[in-house]
Amino acid sequence: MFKFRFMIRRPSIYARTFHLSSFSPKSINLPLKSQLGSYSTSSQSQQKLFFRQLFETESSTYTYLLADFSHPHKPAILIDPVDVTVDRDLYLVKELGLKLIYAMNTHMHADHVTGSALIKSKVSGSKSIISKASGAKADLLVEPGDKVHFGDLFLEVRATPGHTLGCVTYVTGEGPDQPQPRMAFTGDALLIRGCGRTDFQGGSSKQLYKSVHSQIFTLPKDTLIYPTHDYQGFTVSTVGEEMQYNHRLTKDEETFTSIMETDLKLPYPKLMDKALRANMICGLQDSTSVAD
Ligand SMILES: N[C@@H](CCC(=O)N[C@@H](CSS)C(=O)NCC(=O)O)C(=O)O
Repeated sequence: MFKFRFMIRRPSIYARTFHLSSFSPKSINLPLKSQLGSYSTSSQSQQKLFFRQLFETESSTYTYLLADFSHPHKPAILIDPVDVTVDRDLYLVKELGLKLIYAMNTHMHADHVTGSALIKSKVSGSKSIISKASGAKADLLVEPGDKVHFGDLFLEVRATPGHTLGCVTYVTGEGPDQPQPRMAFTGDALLIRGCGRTDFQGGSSKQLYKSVHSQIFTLPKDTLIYPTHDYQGFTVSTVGEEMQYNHRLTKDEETFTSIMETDLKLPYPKLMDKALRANMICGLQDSTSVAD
């Protein structure tokens, strides 16, 4: 009988590890290599990963489903699930025979209600995850350097504050058994050719500039960028592409700050009040707590 094993330990680099188990290969299709550092041809480790990008149209949110498809129990995670598309996502999980273990958030969203609490109520044994710095409640509160394991694959946690104080980027692991190229789930810190706004929830344009340059632009250029939103229909980019073409983050810090603080003039998200209230407790809209 399959059993969850949550390993939260601090190895030598003071990072904690959230674990499950191991696997064997299965092939997926990969696009052609391009000059700006994009996709590699298939490698053993890439073939172990099942990956699907899912979209929620009202808030233009991407949810990501990742699984260790080769493990006998196919442990899976959802990154940034949305409440209104939870049933669709769970249908897919079930159809593919995956075992969902984590519903993870890159940050406390202001424009939609996270699906993580709903998922917990529908998938026995699944756990919600958000950063400790977000100030929100969840089963597991991750910190920079932590590793979140699903099978033999893992995501590392990088702090990328600036859009909100508690924003993190989840990056697929480094190593021979991990997917190549690496993949970065940047939340709203880095969007394709743009970035998250910095005008509420502890946002700071200076901090966002530093986060992206120090934590994302230092990744290999072929690292795939998967943001939580896109408002133009783009689906994926790379570190190399964004370093060259991002409309805001290619500028110097002063120009970036001026764009963010004076030029953007975005209206507040329509669902902001409802979303922030609910997302403090991972999307629950009653008084039940998700964590002790
Ligand atoms: N119109 C949408 C909200 C649009 C928005 O503000 N998006 C945020 C991310 S969700 S808080 C953002 O950072 N946008 C950056 C940009 O440049 O667009 C709604 O009403 O929900």
